[in-house]
Amino acid sequence: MSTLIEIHNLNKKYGKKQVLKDVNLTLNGGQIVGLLGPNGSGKTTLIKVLNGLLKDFQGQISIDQQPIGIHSKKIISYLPDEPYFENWMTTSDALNLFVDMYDDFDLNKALALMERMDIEKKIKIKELSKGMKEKFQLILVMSRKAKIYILDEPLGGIDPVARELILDIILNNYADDALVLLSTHLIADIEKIFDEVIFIKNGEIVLHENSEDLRSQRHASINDIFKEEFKC
Ligand SMILES: Nc1ncnc2c1ncn2[C@@H]1O[C@H](COP(=O)(O)OP(=O)(O)OP(=O)(O)O)[C@@H](O)[C@H]1O
Repeated sequence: MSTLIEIHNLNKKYGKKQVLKDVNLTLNGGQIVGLLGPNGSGKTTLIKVLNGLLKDFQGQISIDQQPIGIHSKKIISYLPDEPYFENWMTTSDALNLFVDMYDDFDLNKALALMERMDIEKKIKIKELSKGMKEKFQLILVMSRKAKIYILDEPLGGIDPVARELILDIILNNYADDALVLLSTHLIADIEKIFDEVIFIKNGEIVLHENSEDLRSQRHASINDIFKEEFKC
């Protein structure tokens, strides 16, 4: 599978505070990668850098063999950690916005997923609960036929029963050669879908492994390995 994200010696500071330290990573298509780390470890910062939202970093990054820019914005479907809808918008306004913004957006797929998730077509987004908003936003993001999906905490406010459905949506809506990079704290719920995992600690990558290999080497679940690695 082709390399879709390549990062060399990435460093990022906020003021004097170093939040990403010498990050080196190569991520290939055709897999789901879990980006795991405690609060404040740098997951969202890394995700924002990859999405071109933070530009003041040191190091080299190529996305699909090109620097971050117009091409990377076109091929990355991004779920931010906070919903970004305007208050006045209805679900159908948001669908129209995605139709206008993204050539690769599949409206019929989004409508089918909304029906499956019981989200109305013309409801004001501000009238949706937090979890429903998150589901709706994930539906929009996964209804694009992107090369890379970057999902920042996709399960945050979602109830345990709906989590299975969300995992199913993620698993069944990316092309075979696409890359899904996903940050989460709910490791036990989601680890079964990871092909690879990355542990990030104080801005440094301390582990990047195939999940199956890691489980069999350590005879433990990713959740238990994570707890051991990060225990206080
Ligand atoms: N805008 C900002 N200005 C200054 N410092 C920031 C800013 N955003 C994040 N930080 C700091 O950068 C570090 C990494 O934060 P980041 O949000 O990337 O962590 P995270 O791993 O995503 O955390 P969480 O799991 O809590 O979402 C933290 O110490 C945080 O306080």
